[in-house]
Amino acid sequence: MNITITPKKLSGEVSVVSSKSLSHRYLIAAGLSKGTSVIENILDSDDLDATKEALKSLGVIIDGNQITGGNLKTVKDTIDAKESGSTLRFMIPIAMLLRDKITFTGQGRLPKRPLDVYFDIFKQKHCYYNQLTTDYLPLEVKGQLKPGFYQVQGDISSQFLTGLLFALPLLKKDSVIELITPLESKGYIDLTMDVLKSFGIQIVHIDEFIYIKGSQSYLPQSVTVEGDYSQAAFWMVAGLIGNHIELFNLALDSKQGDKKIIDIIKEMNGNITYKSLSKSYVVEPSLTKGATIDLMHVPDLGPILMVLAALSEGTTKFINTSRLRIKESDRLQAMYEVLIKFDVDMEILGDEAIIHGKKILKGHQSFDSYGDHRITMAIAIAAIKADGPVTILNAGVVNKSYPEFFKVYQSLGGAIHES
Ligand SMILES: O=C(O)C1=C[C@@H](OP(=O)(O)O)[C@@H](O)[C@H](O)C1
Ligand SMILES: C=C(OP(=O)(O)O)C(=O)O
Repeated sequence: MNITITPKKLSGEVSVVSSKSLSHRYLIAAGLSKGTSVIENILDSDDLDATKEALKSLGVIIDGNQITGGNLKTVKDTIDAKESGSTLRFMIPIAMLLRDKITFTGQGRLPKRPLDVYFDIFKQKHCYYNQLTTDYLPLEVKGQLKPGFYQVQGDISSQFLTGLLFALPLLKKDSVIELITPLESKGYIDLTMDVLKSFGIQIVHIDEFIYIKGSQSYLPQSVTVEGDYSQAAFWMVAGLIGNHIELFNLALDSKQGDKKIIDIIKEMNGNITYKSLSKSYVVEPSLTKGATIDLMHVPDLGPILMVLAALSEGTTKFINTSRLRIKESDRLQAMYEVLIKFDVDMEILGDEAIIHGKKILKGHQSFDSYGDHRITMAIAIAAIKADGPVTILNAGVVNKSYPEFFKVYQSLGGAIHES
């Protein structure tokens, strides 16, 4: 699917789509609980389909919003994580709670996204794994995961830690994880711990050590998935560079790390307020200004914040950008190519990216989606300020996390032509 956008300011109301990170976590925690959990508003997207299928392969019964788990067994010995890093990295240690050989496969860029952090651990613990090609996937693993002392790198992806935190409490004996490099994407670990706590799992995190008692049990819960701050960020930026946008379905007390978008927008002089009465965020068009933005803990905000920087007065410096290179695309390089094409002045200097803002972007062009949902959505929002139509090739990749993205875009007055 190719999408052509005729530049137009967006305005109106959005009920923000369900959180991807929370949907994965609630589904998995429910799948590990003995009994039936009810999870309302699970995100409906390709990544969540992958997690649901993975759980079913391990004996979890999923019937609409009812998840019956707690009886792990190998129903299917191949798990396709599609393009979802979360699914793959969360499910590997869970599959290794069993004793069977299970093969993980993946699509798009996933076979090239790193798994070395797990491989190092498996070597430490003498667990079987076998890469079937020179890529990371297909990958065979075979339990059993062992309790004990783990030394884990924290600065490649927090998803390895989340995967271990799901599985280790189910082993008979206690485990301790020592983070041997600083934890990045920390908010996602806080989110994991919060979900685990709500399902009755106790974990203690003190400095670089995480203590996990063995023989714990997940308890089934009834929960509702809240709206996604990472996705809301696209509409917030649309409001800042366009017209008044009001966002519903975002929890004010959310534990999502990407809630940081609110502080960043304010720091850039953006007008965003929370209305308690309607429980909504209101974003008004603003003359935003450049700032220094640290992406260490909020990598998913990178692409859309780079668009905001490109349309803000002055210079914005992004620091800690290198992990953007190991997502669904090399997001740093992709955004560089996209913004240069839009005629924005951007440079990458090691781990930093510098963007000099301007008022109007160069339109009458077509862009690759880079096979990446967040790059596609970032281009679509940037198109609001182009001086001519913008085409995005293969824009259907938004299905990974936000299948309704272009429908919402149109409902806000966006002029979209599909071909
Ligand atoms: O745990 C999660 O839900 C996620 C963690 C982040 O990955 P990293 O920890 O690899 O930065 C983020 O980019 C991803 O979209 C979702
Ligand atoms: C990186 C992402 O997801 P995942 O790692 O789960 O593929 C993302 O959604 O931007």
